[in-house]
Amino acid sequence: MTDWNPRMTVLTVTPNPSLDRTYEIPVLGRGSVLRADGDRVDPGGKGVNVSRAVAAAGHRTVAVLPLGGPEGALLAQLLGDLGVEVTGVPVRGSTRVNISLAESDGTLTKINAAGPDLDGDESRVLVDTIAAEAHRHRASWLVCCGSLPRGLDDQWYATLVARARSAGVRVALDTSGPPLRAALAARPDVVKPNADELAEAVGCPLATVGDAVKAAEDLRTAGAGAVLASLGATGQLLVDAGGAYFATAPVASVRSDVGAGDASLAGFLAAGGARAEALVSAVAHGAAAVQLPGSQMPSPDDVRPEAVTLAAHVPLDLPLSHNVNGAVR
Ligand SMILES: O=P(O)(O)OC[C@@]1(O)O[C@H](CO)[C@@H](O)[C@@H]1O
Repeated sequence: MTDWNPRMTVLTVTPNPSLDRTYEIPVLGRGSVLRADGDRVDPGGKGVNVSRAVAAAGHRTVAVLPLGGPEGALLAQLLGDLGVEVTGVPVRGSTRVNISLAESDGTLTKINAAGPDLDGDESRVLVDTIAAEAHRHRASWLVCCGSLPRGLDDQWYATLVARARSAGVRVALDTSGPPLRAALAARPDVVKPNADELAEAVGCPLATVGDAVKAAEDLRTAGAGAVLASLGATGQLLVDAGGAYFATAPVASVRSDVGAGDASLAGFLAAGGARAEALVSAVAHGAAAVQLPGSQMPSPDDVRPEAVTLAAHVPLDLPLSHNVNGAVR
């Protein structure tokens, strides 16, 4: 297990959290009644998962999230059971339920619901709560993650990142599309796209690791301090002020890649949030997560940094491999 900074408090923000229900089925037959071999429900949403991975390693984290309806109450209870401190902002709409259909050949079909529609007051209370919690807990990192629910505009993360940065709090951001682009100018310390999100952010497809390096440099030019990119089975890439680093880890079999990127980000921050040693920790956490069911986060016993290979040179010509879903996540 990586060296954790014992004084570190990671405050996560998940504006559109979820209950993640996973059904394990032999094969997905459209239009038929399917019987699940197994099912599980996990607390979900990207920031929630980062908090779970941080808590699983026995360290301090607080998850700030809007909570609504019986689903919101269950989400808070599940997080409490896992030892994650929650600061919930009550909202009128119900917390969403996202569904994963995991086939035995590794194919995963995911349905993410839209989630509640936050009104202006709920949005303001959420931002003020985040600021108050960051101050109260002397947060070392503010980790802003996931899609925005209806009612929060594309500038929402940008405003939050700027506010945190001016208060001296380091910010990690994992989102995509217009909210990511809008927030770059607020200079987040690190952004964590997967390959598809990186390609979307720069507006062109990525075929090789070299293309990903170039795209990451473009995001840095636009304002990101560092770019931690998860490139699916190909490996992970870190581009920061010191240069570019690339690392891989062996994976015996992929059970579910849901939340693997979130586990990686938790591992990255835990190991200091900068340079090659943090990348090694990110890769070790991501490799552990894909071998676990649903969006289960790895415990320290699952994480094997000694199995990670840090490349002496970034393999610029290496093609990006696609998973069975056709995505590079
Ligand atoms: O709809 P978003 O916010 O983009 O993603 C939500 C989600 O797919 O992300 C997590 C995995 O990273 C899951 O726990 C959750 O269901």
